[in-house]
Amino acid sequence: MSVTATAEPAQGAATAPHRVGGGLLDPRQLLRSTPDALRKLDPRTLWRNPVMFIVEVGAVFTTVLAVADPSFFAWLITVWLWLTVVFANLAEAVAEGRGKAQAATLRKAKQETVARRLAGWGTPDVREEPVDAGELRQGDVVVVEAGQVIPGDGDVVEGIASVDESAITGESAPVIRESGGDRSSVTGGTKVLSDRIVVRITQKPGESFIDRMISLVEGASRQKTPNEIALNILLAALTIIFLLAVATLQPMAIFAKSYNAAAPDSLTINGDGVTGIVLVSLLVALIPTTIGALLSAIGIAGMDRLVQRNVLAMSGRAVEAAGDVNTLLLDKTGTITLGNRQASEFHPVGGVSPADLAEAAQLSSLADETPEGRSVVVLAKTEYGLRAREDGLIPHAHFVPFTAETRMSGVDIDNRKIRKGAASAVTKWVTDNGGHPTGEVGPIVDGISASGGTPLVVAEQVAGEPARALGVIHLKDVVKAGMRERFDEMRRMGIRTVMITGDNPITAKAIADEAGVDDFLAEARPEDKLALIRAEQEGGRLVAMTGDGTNDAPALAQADVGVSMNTGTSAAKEAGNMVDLDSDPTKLIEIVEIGKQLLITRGALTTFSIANDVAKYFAIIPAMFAAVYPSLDAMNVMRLSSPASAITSAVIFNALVIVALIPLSLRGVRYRPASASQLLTRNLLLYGLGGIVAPFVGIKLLDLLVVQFLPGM
Ligand SMILES: Nc1ncnc2c1ncn2[C@@H]1O[C@H](COP(=O)(O)OP(=O)(O)OP(=O)(O)O)[C@@H](O)[C@H]1O
Ligand SMILES: [K+]
Ligand SMILES: [Mg+2]
Repeated sequence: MSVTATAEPAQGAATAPHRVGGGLLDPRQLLRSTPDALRKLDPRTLWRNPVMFIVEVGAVFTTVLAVADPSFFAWLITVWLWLTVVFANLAEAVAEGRGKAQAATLRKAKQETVARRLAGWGTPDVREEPVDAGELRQGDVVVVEAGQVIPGDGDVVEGIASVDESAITGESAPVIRESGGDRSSVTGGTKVLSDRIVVRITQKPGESFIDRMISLVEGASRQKTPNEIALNILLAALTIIFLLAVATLQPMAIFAKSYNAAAPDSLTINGDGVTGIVLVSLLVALIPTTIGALLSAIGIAGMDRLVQRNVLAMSGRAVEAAGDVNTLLLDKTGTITLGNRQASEFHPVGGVSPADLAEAAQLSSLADETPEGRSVVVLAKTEYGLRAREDGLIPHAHFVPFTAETRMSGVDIDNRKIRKGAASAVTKWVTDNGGHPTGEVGPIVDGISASGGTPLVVAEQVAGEPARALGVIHLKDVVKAGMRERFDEMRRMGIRTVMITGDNPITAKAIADEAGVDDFLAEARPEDKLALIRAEQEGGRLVAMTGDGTNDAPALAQADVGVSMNTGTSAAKEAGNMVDLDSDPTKLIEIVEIGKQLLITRGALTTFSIANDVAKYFAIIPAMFAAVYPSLDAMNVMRLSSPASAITSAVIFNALVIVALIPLSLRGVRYRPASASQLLTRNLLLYGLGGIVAPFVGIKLLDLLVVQFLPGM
């Protein structure tokens, strides 16, 4: 993999609106989480963390020994062994605790509301009936007006409104929700600020978005990822190896004594038999307790960092996958461009008057609830003074809605059919209905496309006559600022960006060039997106994509990382494994960075933990056995005061290093694009070498303190 990063403590992360105090490790936070940490001592919970479970078993064992044969040393070690387990639990509890405040805010949004259900929606006699929000079923249709709380999750089927979503996003600026387009989904518990919308409920009772958010930020639904399980197995294996190594020490000591009767019993301290306690201490010092203690907190903190950026990850696995993504698929409209494709001009052809084209275009758009359709109606009205007619006013009108599959929309009125849509689709419709495409259309379409605009060809057929093109509508769109820089950054991370669009290849190329993506796929239908993702995955690559439309749902489900926009349709939100509450498609870039940061943090702390244990080996063993095996004295570089002090210092250091690393595991090491070898060198230097040096310094200092302040060591 060419993608990498430098590892360094991160700077202050973006603070989320809900967060109380962005402080990294407030001592009060430790105190507040202590009860949870103590609850986690329950072996039924702790066994899931094999390394810490062994430490707990060891602590129980030394407690029994200390009770049976009390000594200051025995109790000192016992207390610090218990503290080791508590500190590990504390790391996890603090990580979990950070979501609690947000969960409390969300619960407040979950107030009971009365819904205004519309019985018989879609029929001439619609009746409004009040029901409890809790009684709403999937498919129910409700009306919500300014000042009212939306009673459940759903899609807007009629109208447009500004909505206050601060309850879930923490963002106070109102957002627009409208029917038809890709901004149609609304969340129960948010509030309509202006106008009136009709919403079709999509949520199952008791499974609201807010409910899912609560369990997510509380970590209630967190499952270990396959990577975490694998690492846990590795740590457990290391633990067993050390367990066996330590168990053989005692026979060795006896063996040595039988040869050298003068040797003092190394495992006796101040005349007390403390063999058991020494062996447990040694074991705990040598097994990978640091990473064992912090592993879970690192995972939770990764999810939490996403929440802080208003991204809800439905699985930890998705967060990890984000760190390894190779290909990024981005929609054109609304992701790379501002997405407000507005009709800006009518270009008539074949002697049709501009007003006639505008009239036909407007007629075909009266029931077109997409933003594009509405903008056509508006343009016809402002430029040609055409009245926007209610569809009820046109008798016998049969509207053909837009679909991504047909790439057309239109209307049939009596003996007249009007269609508008992608040039290729409408041209085909014209030929299929006996017409001949005119040579005038092509250059106009290409001209609009080359400028990055979307051309919509308008055509009509009057019964008995061949179909003919009337002209072209120019839909304008603008590439968002700063896109090129972001894609350059992705390239440095080794990620290929591919833009996907339903638009024609010329428009696609114009926008792709302007935005600076690596590749593009034009005239893509939903199944083409899916096929593209499958092809990438078959090549062994991990694919991330953002999407908002219902037609994106299959692709979102297939992608390794599928980020759906909170504004998008409910189907899209169901299909993906992440939801971006800010509906900012470029957020994917941050998501990838957070994923990488998670993987790097875990790698760095695993390196540190194992290096640490190796160093402890050299610190303790010579001190303990110097008397039995005088030859070991050459290795006794640390010159610790006494075996008792060496062991005590090692156990205390081992426990304190966990607390010291809680802040780093919560905020993660900083991610910065860099080459693979740079990253490896840096990480080995910082966390490998650091991990070796730290125990020598730490244990030596503790040894001096122990001898100074604790009597008889
Ligand atoms: N309301 C509409 N009526 C008729 N044709 C439309 C309408 N909206 C879009 N089209 C045509 O259908 C094509 C596909 O649009 P669609 O919205 O499916 O694209 P997409 O897959 O969402 O990709 P993107 O929107 O990112 O370009 C457009 O390029 C346009 O030519
Ligand atoms: K250890
Ligand atoms: Mg679209």
